[in-house]
Amino acid sequence: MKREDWIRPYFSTHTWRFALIVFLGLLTALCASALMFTSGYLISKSSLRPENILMVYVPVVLVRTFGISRSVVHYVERLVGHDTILRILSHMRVRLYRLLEPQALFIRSRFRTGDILGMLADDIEYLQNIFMRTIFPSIVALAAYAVVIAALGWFDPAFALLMAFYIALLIFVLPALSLYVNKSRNRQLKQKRNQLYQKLTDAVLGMGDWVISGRQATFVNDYEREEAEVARIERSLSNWSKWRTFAAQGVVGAVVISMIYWAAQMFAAQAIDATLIAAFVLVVFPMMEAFLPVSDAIDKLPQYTDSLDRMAKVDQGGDEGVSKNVRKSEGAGKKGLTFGEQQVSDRAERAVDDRDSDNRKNCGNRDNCSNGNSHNNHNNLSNPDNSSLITEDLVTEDIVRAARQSAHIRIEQASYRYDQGGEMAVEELTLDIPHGKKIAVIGRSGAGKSTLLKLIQGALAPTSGAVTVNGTPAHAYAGADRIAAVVSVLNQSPHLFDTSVANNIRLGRNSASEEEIRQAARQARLDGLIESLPEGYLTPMHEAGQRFSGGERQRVALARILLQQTPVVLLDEPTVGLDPRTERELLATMFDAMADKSLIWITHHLVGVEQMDEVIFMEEGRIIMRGTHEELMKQEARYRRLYQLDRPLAIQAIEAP
Ligand SMILES: Nc1ncnc2c1ncn2[C@@H]1O[C@H](COP(=O)(O)OP(=O)(O)OP(=O)(O)O)[C@@H](O)[C@H]1O
Repeated sequence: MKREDWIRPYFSTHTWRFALIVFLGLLTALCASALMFTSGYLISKSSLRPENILMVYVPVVLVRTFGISRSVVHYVERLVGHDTILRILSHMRVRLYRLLEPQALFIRSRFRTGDILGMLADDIEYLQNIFMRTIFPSIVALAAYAVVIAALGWFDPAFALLMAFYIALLIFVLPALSLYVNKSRNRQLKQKRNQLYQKLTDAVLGMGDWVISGRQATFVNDYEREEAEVARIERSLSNWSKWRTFAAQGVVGAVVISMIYWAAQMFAAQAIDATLIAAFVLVVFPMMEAFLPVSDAIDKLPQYTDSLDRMAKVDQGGDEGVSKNVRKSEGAGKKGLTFGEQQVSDRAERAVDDRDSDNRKNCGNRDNCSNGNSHNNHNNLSNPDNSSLITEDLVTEDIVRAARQSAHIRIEQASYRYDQGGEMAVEELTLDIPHGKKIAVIGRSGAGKSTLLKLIQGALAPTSGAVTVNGTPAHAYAGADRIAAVVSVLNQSPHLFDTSVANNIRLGRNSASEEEIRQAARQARLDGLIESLPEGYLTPMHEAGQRFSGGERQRVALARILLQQTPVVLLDEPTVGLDPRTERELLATMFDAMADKSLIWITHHLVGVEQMDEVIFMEEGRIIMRGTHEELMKQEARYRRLYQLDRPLAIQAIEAP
């Protein structure tokens, strides 16, 4: 996506509103000028003896009319402006969320928390300012420029030229100079602020470790030094802004003096009445108000560019999704849905709107994306667009319905590399996982286990080879946003949301009845604990979350998954950090509750692998040992050793003859 795509589409979707805002802005400036003009005339006329009362009475009425209309028009302009901008802003936030959400699996490796906070807080705000502080004021200033010069030209073309020169200083020369002087400072300021966000979030996430290492002071000093640097840039910008204001006011002074001189000359030449001298001079002030903000508006351009660049990086690829998204501008949020419903609704909308761009994004940073369909399961497409178009159409309702009943996963010669030209994270992997089969995947850190899970989940498309569910590529399910119907994941630290225990379980299936939630909790052997809580299933999680142990939290997540009713469950080291007894109990519950499902279980421990149909051992992206537990115990000395090492001493002692 190009950076302009965060701005340009809104021009076509809000053309009339934008035109209305500019028109009202210009009308406000004209009403203010007319107010000053009639006031100047009225004051002068009242000081002389008017020929008749109407000569004063009419200007009095006009002063009131312009005074009131200026305020009313200005108010309406603000109203329409803010309404439009808030609509755009809300759409931008939803859009950013939708771009980030499909990348949730990679979010930690691709973005820093500070970057995401910066994008959500600062960047979107800057984009909002592009319209409010830069585009609208600049267009109004240009329109006012044309009106002023045309009006003065009607009286005196030579003087109109002089005024054109003065105003050009304000709306062209000073902004250009300011942009030139401040360009690097503004950019630096934005980047330093982003760095501060990153540093702060990093420090907050690692606060415990800072304290343990006794180096809080180092961090605080470091942070304060960078903060002082930001303050220094802000000061230099503010100093420049003072000088610029001084210069601009100097130009305004020159305009006023020129206007007095010209009006006096016009009066001397009897071209205008004496009462119009003050009128012409006073009109300068409101008109200048339309021209003065331009410098400040243009000054901010480097900050916008930086924000646009960062937002554009979120979604490289998939540019046509943008205009589609914008057309749905008032999409999310207005339906007043509950938490769960909103998520489901968002997913459904996104499934329709964003799948092109999401698919393309999944493929975007790869050297090529593998694609398969029922005719050609090993088709490597170097063109990601083709990939998304073909895969998207593959996943029909019938296919998903069939996969929910029975999912046969086939991994055929699948390889994947994250970076072009880099090492393969998994290489020529072949696995057959018919419905109900249970596999344990073991291997050292970096062996490629998580990559394998991401391939099965369809979050990654293989660089070569194929990963299919019932013959359809897994990433096609993910691209069509239907993978959650087939595959669920239980990882090391599932997040418990700050809502009731029941809602946390309900996350598995929004439409689940209370009885189904209870049933899932029973299967996860959690019912006794929940019923002992003060408000049972309605107990808020922020309280219960603290009360729940690691094993119990995993059981909540297990209940969620049971509710999700997927035929395939990926277990990504769900027992890490639990004591051996809790680990065994949790594994027993899991295997019992998921007896009819396919399980792909990543584990560093060999405890419980006896219950698996196949154990595979990965190293450097390849499978180096595979078989049932019994086979490996018989044939592989290394496996035997690892198994013995991994068994708690107490169990070994009991088993010893
Ligand atoms: N997002 C990424 N970008 C680039 N390389 C990656 C990324 N994720 C993983 N890798 C690399 O791919 C290889 C396999 O990583 P993977 O996470 O699949 O291993 P793993 O066996 O799951 O490790 P662990 O047990 O530590 O989670 C590693 O060399 C890793 O550095």
